[in-house]
Amino acid sequence: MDYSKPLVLVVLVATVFVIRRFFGSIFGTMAASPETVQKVQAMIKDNKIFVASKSYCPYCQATVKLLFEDKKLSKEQVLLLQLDTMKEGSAIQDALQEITGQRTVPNIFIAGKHIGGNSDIQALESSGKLDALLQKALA
Ligand SMILES: N[C@@H](CCC(=O)N[C@@H](CS)C(=O)NCC(=O)O)C(=O)O
Repeated sequence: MDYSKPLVLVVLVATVFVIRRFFGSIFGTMAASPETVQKVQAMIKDNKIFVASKSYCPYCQATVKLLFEDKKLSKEQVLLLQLDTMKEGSAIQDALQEITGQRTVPNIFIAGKHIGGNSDIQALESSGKLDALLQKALA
């Protein structure tokens, strides 16, 4: 029997796995490590408001303006991570994708509840529901 074809397939699958695991950032996504997922979950739990952002992102800037300027929240009340300025920023983004299914930034949590992105928090503001959520979270 000719074993060369299955062997080639196994080698191919293993190669793809290794490339994805170790060079995942080339493709923009990588499986998050359980340690980072745990670390991100703890940050979400330990902070009343958690925002994963990127400093150059206009959607993030709109969220930051809404929270810090319009709602006058302080840095003590909001944990704002600028992922693009952090060594472990990509790993945190991978973990957030695993936790929420959302890869884009901003990725917002209020009182541990996943809100979504900028359009979601702006929609809460437009519908008049954001203030109550913030008040409850900060009480
Ligand atoms: N509809 C989303 C749009 C967010 C979005 O597209 N963000 C871009 C950055 S400006 C993003 O996350 N791109 C992928 C990445 O940076 O990895 C929202 O309102 O938050």
